[in-house]
Amino acid sequence: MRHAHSVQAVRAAESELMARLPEGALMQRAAAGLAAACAALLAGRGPVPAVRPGRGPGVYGARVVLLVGAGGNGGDALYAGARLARRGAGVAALLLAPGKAHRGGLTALAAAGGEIIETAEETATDPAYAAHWHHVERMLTRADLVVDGITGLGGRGGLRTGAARLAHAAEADKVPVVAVDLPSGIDADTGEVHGPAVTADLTVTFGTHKPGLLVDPAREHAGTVRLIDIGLDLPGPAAAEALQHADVAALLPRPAPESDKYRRGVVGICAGSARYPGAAVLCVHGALRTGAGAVRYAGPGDQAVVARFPETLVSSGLPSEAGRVQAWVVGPGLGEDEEAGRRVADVLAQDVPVLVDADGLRFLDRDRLRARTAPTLLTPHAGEAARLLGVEREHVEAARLTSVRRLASEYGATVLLKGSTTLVAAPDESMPVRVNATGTPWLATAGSGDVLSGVAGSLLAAGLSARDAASAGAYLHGLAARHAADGAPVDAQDVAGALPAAWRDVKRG
Ligand SMILES: NC(=O)C1=CN([C@@H]2O[C@H](COP(=O)(O)OP(=O)(O)OC[C@H]3O[C@@H](n4cnc5c(N)ncnc54)[C@H](O)[C@@H]3O)[C@@H](O)[C@H]2O)[C@@H](O)CC1
Ligand SMILES: Nc1ncnc2c1ncn2[C@@H]1O[C@H](COP(=O)(O)OP(=O)(O)O)[C@@H](O)[C@H]1O
Ligand SMILES: [K+]
Repeated sequence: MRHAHSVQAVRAAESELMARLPEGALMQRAAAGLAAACAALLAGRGPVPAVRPGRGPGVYGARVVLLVGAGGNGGDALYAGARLARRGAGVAALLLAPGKAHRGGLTALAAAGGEIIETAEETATDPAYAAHWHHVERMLTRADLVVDGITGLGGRGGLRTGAARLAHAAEADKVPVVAVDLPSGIDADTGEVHGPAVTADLTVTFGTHKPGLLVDPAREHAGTVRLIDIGLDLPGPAAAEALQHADVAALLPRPAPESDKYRRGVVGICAGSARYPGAAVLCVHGALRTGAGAVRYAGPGDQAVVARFPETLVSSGLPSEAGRVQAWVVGPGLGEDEEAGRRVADVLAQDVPVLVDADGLRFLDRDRLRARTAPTLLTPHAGEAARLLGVEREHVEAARLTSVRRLASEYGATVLLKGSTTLVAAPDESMPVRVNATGTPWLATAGSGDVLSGVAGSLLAAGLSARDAASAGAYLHGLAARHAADGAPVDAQDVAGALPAAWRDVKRG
């Protein structure tokens, strides 16, 4: 499991540890890890090539530029820069807040032979400094590596004009950028980005991940993330967490020798309509490939479903008349008419776990949902989430973590928010939000969400909690898309077809 903690939790753990260590020891640990990651990148062992024509791999002779802000983040960059300078790199530090730059770090860099260049933020728009800014921009475009130490945990809002200009100079020329702790300009706690922000190739983060390193849009700024252990003890619950193979393998059901189809879990599916019969087929496909003992289908797509999947138990009446199930999925392709609404209400009236997706989300009554005793799982994409919250879609996309938490709390349900990073929030706010990292943009294809609801519904029927079914389901679904795509486009049926490969992959570890 990867854990991400809030700024407040990291700060508390830092002060607790600092009280027991000699002054500056923690920053030295951070700087040592940062310098080692920079050295590996310069040696050609990083996520991006950092060897320019005419220079061999390694630290010796490399040109490194540090962007240094007002706080401890700049301190880390300066101490790491000193370490690189001692190994023969040409290191220059651009101080954006010269009066506030970390004193000890400056002394260390100067002693190691590094160059210190005052480049005060407030001179960025002063014509008297135009030549200076031009000069430092050129330095950046010629560097082998740029280290972003502008802001870390104390950063507020986006980059200011001068910092944004420097970051842009490096990025425009494809100079590798290593962010210290987090890319400056992102919001560490929410993954939101309010203004210009550094886009790094590698982020070296200390002690724990931060939610912003896992959640879009900030995540896109972080590049590859490397976690450095600096000895922090973070006792409280994480703000966010990401499952990995071993976690999912432990959650996936495995039939016991005595299992029969009922014990493995029967999932009911109420999806599809005369207009969208395909949604029914895709949802059933997802459920069958995720280990349900049996699938009962109830709805107008019964003939299409049984033609494709003869093992399905089909009926065309109301879901409550279809027979016993351990969980229901309702909504994909159901349509918007009265009949669809009647089916959703019929499913939600049953005292078993229910997953509501797509069109089903049109018919939710908050109070009735909150009154349900069996778990409810809602699986909206950003547009559907926006409608449920009464905000614009762009707002949900910009504030995914806040939005999914708000939905879970307002509807008293577990919520899986789909998209570039899939998030799962439980109504209990003390539970970390789960972030799924297995997806691929190839999943953004019609019908792949229908497959996901079948997958998660099947896991609900097998007895997983709504939170586990949603997060393990999203994990398998994303991984299946990767297996199916392998660099090329996929359709939703390919994703369903690759579920067994994803399952085996997870179980192999
Ligand atoms: N406290 C410690 O012992 C450790 C701290 N570490 C580093 O220290 C960082 C935290 O240090 P700080 O608390 O000093 O925080 P920052 O380094 O983020 O600096 C905060 C300061 O930057 C300025 N600032 C805020 N937003 C800005 C913006 N948008 N543009 C320009 N300037 C802005 C403000 O003056 C603020 O006081 C961590 O992220 C980590 O890199 C590590 O060395 C590990 C140990
Ligand atoms: N950019 C993206 N990167 C990764 N996954 C994505 C991206 N966009 C969409 N997805 C995933 O693709 C699936 C699409 O589901 P959905 O929007 O319900 O589509 P549909 O209704 O056509 O089935 C979801 O699992 C979602 O998380
Ligand atoms: K930074």
